[in-house]
Amino acid sequence: MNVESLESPYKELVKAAVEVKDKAYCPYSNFHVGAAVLTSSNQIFTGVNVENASYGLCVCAERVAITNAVSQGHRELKAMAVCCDIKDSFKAPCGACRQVVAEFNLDMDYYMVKPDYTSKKIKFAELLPMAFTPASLKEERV
Ligand SMILES: O=c1ccn([C@H]2C[C@H](O)[C@@H](CO)O2)c(=O)[nH]1
Ligand SMILES: [Zn+2]
Repeated sequence: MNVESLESPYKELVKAAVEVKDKAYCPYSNFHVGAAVLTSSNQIFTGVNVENASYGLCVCAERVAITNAVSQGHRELKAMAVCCDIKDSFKAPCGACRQVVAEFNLDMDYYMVKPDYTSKKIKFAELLPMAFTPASLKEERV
């Protein structure tokens, strides 16, 4: 999908993901990722991947964007757009980020975005079948 064919605020969401990507702190991988999350109040919060010399501490852009939104009081997240450096294919998030998205909204619209601003939208639940969510903890136990 071409970015100009998208309606607001999804157009702005996709653009935000592409543009914030340049702020990634990724001296070890040189793999830039930008994420933008859309709240139910149509506000956009962004994030980038932030790496560390202690490699295991690297944090993905998706989790930084969600953490930004939540820490500003926004827990209802309805869509997300993520862009990385890969030129010719749409990339889906890592397993850790899938679980963090599922904590807030398994039904969200997820836009995978290429650096040329083209995007592909999927329903997030497709990426995490049989998810373990907050509802799981409310089910009857032995
Ligand atoms: O979906 C992804 C996959 C990877 N990364 C980051 C983590 C690390 O900094 C770099 C290479 O894995 O890209 C993300 O931010 N999001
Ligand atoms: Zn991740």
